[in-house]
Amino acid sequence: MTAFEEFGIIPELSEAISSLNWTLPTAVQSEAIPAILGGADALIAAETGSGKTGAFCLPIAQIVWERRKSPESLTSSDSSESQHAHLLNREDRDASLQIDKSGLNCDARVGKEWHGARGKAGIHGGGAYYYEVTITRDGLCRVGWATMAGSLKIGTDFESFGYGGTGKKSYGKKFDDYGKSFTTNDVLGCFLDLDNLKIWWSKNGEQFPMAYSIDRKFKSPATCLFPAVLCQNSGLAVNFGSAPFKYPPTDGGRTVGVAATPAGNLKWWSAEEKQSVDSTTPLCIILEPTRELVQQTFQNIQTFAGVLNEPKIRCVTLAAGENMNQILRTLETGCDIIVGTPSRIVDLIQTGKLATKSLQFIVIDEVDQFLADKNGGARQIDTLFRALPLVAQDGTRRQVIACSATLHNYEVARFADRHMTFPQWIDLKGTDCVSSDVHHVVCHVDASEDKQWIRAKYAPIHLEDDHVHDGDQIRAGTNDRDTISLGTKILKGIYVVKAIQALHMDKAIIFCRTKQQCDHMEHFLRQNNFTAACLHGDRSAEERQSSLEGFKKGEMRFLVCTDVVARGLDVQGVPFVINVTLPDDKSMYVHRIGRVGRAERMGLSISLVSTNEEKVWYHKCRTRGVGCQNTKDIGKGGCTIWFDEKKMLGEIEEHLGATISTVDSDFAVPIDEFDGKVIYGEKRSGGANFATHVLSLASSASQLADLETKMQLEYLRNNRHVFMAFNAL
Ligand SMILES: Nc1ncnc2c1ncn2[C@@H]1O[C@H](COP(=O)(O)OP(=O)(O)OP(=O)(O)O)[C@@H](O)[C@H]1O
Repeated sequence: MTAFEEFGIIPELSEAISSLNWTLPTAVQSEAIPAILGGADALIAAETGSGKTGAFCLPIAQIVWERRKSPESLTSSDSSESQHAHLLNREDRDASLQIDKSGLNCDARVGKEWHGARGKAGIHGGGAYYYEVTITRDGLCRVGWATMAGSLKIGTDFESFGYGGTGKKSYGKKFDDYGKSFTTNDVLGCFLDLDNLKIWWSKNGEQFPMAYSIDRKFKSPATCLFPAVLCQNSGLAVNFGSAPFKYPPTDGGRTVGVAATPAGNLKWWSAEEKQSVDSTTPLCIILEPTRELVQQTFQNIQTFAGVLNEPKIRCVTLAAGENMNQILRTLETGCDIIVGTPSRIVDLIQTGKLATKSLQFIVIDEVDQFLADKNGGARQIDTLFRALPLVAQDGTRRQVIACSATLHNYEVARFADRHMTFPQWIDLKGTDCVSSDVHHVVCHVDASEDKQWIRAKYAPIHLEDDHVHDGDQIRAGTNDRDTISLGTKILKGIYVVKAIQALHMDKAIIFCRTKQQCDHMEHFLRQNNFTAACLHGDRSAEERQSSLEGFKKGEMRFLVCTDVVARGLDVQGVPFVINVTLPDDKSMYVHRIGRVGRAERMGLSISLVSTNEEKVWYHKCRTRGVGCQNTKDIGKGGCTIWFDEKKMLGEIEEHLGATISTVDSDFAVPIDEFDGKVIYGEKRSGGANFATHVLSLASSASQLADLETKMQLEYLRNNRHVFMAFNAL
């Protein structure tokens, strides 16, 4: 058994796991995999590089395969097919309620505690429905209906309705006398009439009057009712119509219900709905913020899904820049998992080209980024959730999984409230934090002190500035604000090259503030005879892909980019990150520096922080900077601000609850201050370190052994008379 199997992963996936050289699940995987397999909505917060992608890709590949494999989700005209949805849902129950293999018998042995479960199939639209419950073991119990948002303790909120053994009906925590009490072997009938909006019950065939007149909202798929049972030290057997009912419901001689089967049983789905159940529409959508992450996650899920056969799992990517005709052809032939960006997915759903009726999972990776984007991202997520069913065609509840290294904010909590059902927090460290495999330092850049930039400005090779000072009077040698701001930009270029040389960087990701600065930095690095590629939103899809591949293969030493790749990007063994400027958003700092220190390899991030304010672009114009030359301050209708980087550093430190170490411009990083000898880009502590460790502890260990011997001898000496007396007996 592999370590992953202990967490519920099927042996069929072992081959794929070994191909990645994963021997043990990471901490977040150990928690998230069983939760997702168990059917929970999950909020996964764990540090960068901790394996969150695998934490959702592995269980999703498995569940999608299992569901496609099981007859439940296959298209069939056989009416018995729908019966599979008519079981109690093991994934939607209190932990101590046992549900047997048939999915129709349940039992709770714990006294004084209620344990409930919902059925797998929710009912919406119209028609009248009936199911039966036989009491198999006496104790306390309640039977009835509940929405997905309702409590499993039915009758204790406004989303569920119950009828209990003591002869009481319950709704909204109000318990009123109703019908008769019941006990072992009694058979209860549970009625729901969506045409006339009423609920009532029967005992051993005797129907009681209407118990509740219900709201119209229960007709809607989003708020529909599921059969629900609740036990306290009791046992129940449910019959959702797969066996003949003991007391087939009649209404003046007619079978109650819109779709009675020849056997007199009731079906759950209307004919129209049943026809549209199929195996060609996706079961899972995974949302990623960028094309690069779409590709990366797609490869991850393909690695797992690719080893599963009969049926084969079909995965598709949906992001801007892809061939639409080809995508549409693939969607027509059928797919199981879609990995894409929200804009493309929303577009296809709204134009009716992507059907969502079978959807059972939504994963939102980097969810906080979408929610923070008030213009596009948050709106798209809302639109998407409005378009997606709460309950899939086969009655399975939609499962929502959201993750990020920076999940702790109000928007995420609000999102969870609105779109998730009792989400389980998989939160290993509590707040946004930096992996212990990432060392991060700051180098202060003071252009009023370090005047090297003046010579550089007039030399043929220097970092081209962003032209915000083109209209300003620059007087080299003075310390006026505009001059020092310009000097900072040039000096930072000098420091980047110094850092590369001092730390012998053969590979690094370099973050700049704007696309224009990235272009300038790429050019500057090339002028210094370094290989460099650039990745930002203005580069074409092909160019971005080739830059990333070139960097991954080691053909390019440096990848210069904007925050477009600050999140999620996983390139193995990158040792260094350089922040030419700090990001505007403090959580982005965590993501940027998290591009190193991944998969147990050590990494170092260096941030160049100006001690003086720097004038920078801040485009609020309609073109978002394209062709913009308005260098006036934003307060005067322009597109620039004065960026106080020292203040930003303070905010980041406060956010992380730590002071970030400082290095001088010689970039002599105080490695000993961290944890001794590390090689950035390599795994922490190799054999050599263990050897040193053993040697340094050897003398203490030997002293301890001597003390132990002395103590034992002393004990024997002191207790000699006791031992002698004992031997004499
Ligand atoms: N169980 C494991 N054993 C060894 N390596 C693993 C394991 N799980 C994941 N990894 C590796 O760790 C690296 C980081 O994983 P992943 O990209 O999922 O991190 P993440 O938590 O999503 O990070 P981020 O927050 O930056 O997106 C990847 O290279 C991945 O292959």
